[in-house]
Amino acid sequence: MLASKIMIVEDEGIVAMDIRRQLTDFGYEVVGTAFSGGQAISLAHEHRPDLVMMDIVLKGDMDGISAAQAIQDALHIPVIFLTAYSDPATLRRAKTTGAYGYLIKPFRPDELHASIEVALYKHQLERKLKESEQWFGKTLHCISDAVIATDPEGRIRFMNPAAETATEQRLEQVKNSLVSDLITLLAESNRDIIENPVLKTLRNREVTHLNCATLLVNQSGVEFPVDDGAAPILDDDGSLLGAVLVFRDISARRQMEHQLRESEERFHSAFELAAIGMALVALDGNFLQVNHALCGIFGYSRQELLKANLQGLTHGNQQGHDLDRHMKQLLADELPTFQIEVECFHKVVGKRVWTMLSASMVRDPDGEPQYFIVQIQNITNRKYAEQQLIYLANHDPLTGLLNRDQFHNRLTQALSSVQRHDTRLALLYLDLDRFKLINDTLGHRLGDLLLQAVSDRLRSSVRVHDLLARLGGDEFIVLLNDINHADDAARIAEKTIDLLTQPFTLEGNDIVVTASIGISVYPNDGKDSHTLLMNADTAMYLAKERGKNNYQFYTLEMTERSLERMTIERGLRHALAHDELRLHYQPQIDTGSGAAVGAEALVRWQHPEWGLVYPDRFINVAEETGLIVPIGAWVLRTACLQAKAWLEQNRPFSCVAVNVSPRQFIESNLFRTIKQTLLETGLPPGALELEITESAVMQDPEITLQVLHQLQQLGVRLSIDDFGTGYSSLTYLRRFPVQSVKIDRSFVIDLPDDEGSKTLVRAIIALAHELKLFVVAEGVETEAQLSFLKAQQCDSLQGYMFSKPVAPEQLENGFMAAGFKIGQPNAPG
Ligand SMILES: Nc1nc2c(ncn2[C@@H]2O[C@@H]3COP(=O)(O)O[C@H]4[C@@H](O)[C@H](n5cnc6c(=O)[nH]c(N)nc65)O[C@@H]4COP(=O)(O)O[C@H]3[C@H]2O)c(=O)[nH]1
Repeated sequence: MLASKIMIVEDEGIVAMDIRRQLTDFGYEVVGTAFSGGQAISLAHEHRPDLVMMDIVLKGDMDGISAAQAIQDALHIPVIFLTAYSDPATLRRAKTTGAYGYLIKPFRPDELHASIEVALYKHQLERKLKESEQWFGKTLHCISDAVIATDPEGRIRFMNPAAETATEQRLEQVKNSLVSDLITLLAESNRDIIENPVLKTLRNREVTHLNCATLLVNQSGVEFPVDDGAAPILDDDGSLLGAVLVFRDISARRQMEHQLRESEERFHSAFELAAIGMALVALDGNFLQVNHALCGIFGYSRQELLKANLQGLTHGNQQGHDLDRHMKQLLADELPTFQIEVECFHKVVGKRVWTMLSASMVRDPDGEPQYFIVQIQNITNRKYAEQQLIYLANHDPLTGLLNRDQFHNRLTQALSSVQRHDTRLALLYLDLDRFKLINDTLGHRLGDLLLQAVSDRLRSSVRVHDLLARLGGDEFIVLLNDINHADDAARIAEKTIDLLTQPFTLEGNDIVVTASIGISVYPNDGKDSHTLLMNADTAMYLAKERGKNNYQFYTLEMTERSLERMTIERGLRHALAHDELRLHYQPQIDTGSGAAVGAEALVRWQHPEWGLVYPDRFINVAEETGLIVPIGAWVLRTACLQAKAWLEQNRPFSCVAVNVSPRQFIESNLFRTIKQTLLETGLPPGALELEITESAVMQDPEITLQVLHQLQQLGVRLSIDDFGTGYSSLTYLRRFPVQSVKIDRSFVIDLPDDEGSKTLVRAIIALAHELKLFVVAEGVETEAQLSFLKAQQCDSLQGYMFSKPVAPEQLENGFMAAGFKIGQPNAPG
């Protein structure tokens, strides 16, 4: 510990030395000795001693008391006076300087020592007290709470600046006045005066709180809400020194609380009454708060949800992972907010809820994450509607199979996959045979039911990774993915044809359908979806041509055929415009008389390069392209003119038969054309027979029936061509106003050896006669056929046996001129 520094002021040199010696002996450090008042002041400034030993009587102008006063004022250094005099006046003066000791010379060393120690200790205590007072004073000065201290009677002793501001009074003005006069306290609820807590505290010597909401009214009449209370000030032995009143103006806090409450209420009602689901979610995903709408979305009660976890409601699928990822990004402050579609579980097992989920993060003022605010909207209906729209856009509404557009897309995808993996795929283009007929005879409703039933069967026949689509009408397509060999496609086509051949029972009707299937295989028959589809379609047409109810592969030959079809189409247009068409006639022989009774007009095309072209090569193309309508009109006109000429020439002839194609019924005003032609050519209607195929009649039976009745009224004869090859026309036959039927060549060809043909021909003739119809057999080539037909009383005959179709002049010069009779088979032809 450092020795205390002491300065000596003594004008007697020997005395000063003696004191110095004693002080040094006591262990003090003597930092200086002054001999006058002035010197004492400057040395004190210089050495800053802990204590000054000051002689009162000094030489010079300034005595020790004045010097001590100056040192005290400037440096607050304690002073012990040394004097030989102790008169009361000097002592009084010395006392006013706040002296720390007073030693009367001569003094004993122990007196000196004790005085110094007491003075140093006292000074140290005073300094600490001062420091502490200063510290408290500053603290009270700074705090925002108002502090008023009173004596035991409640008189004001102290007020800090906050109290001065609140009461609008300065301490000097109110010091010693009663605190209860300075402020009045009122109960906020009823404005009754409340006893000042200081008074109660002084009475009870204990802390008194303001128990109710309290208003403080100052002397100016200003009032504001306050809180806190009073506490007693007790000294160490517990005696009451006074009380301290502490209060604060809580108007601002009240307002903030009010605003906060309002804002909380607003938030709460917005949260609770929101039409969409809302939740506060803890950082670990647990629900902290959920609203009514959210419970409704998931079917859980509030209590159940509050025990649940947001992630637990989502599927562990990609959306669930996305949600997790986004929540983590929110937490890491990498996203301000997010919105995603999430599929969630409902309380009802198996039920799913589609939601639009948006979330943001709530952070405290330091940016620390607190919780998530999550908004959840039920978009299940929208999602289903979207899915429904997508489904409708991609599927055929009748059968639920893929539609044409979607099939195209899926085929394109499948193609890119097989191209990558260098594998094969096949398309089966399936068209129901004679579906239109079924539709027309049984009605569209049953037609639709049949298409649905066919779809179901097809569905059951394809493998899971194959695709099935309905392209429209009765056309279906099957994509066989990843086949090893074209034979696989053939096997499936065969199986499909067999499958469809089993009768369908729809509303009590047993319906048998067959199908024609065209097959194209990637990569041989095309590399893109368009070509593959087109080629499968072409192959399907080949299957139709080859008798229906079979499948055909696409071949190069087919492409050539379609090219030829186009050439023929172009050529036919040219032929019509450049008069290249011709009519040949084949006579029809009356079985009884053996005389020619009529002739069938058959069209030929005299092509400049190809020579004479037969109808087998171009009639189908004319039919498909619609060119049959103008060609048919030309045939009709030419045949009528020819027949009229023969009639006028009195040739052995009563009737010309003209073929009418199905398309002529549908697309042209057949009745008007015929009536007009008869008028223009002058041929009597009875000399014209129209040959209509069964299939033409059956395409649209109601319209056909109407036209046929008109034609009958006109007097034109009507005949059903190719009879026996059609679907089930017997019922219609009775209703149609036809005069004759023509037995198809395919039945005559096997006569009389084939039992089946014999039975059929016999039945047709008997049935036709029963219905009072005239029967013509075509394709008679042999004597045996002739005698069988004669025996069955077939009315009329046509065939190479009598004459091939020939040009009119040839017929006139040969057959007609010869006056052919049965029994003269080698008539010219
Ligand atoms: N093997 C054999 N064939 C015989 C015999 N007798 C007749 N034919 C052939 O059988 C066909 C009969 O005509 P279709 O059944 O009406 O069949 C016709 C008809 O459906 C159609 N056709 C011909 N001309 C016209 C026409 O002007 N308009 C329409 N719409 N179709 C026509 O073309 C088909 C074929 O006509 P064509 O080639 O002239 O062939 C004719 C004829 O030459 C025979 O004893 N043996």
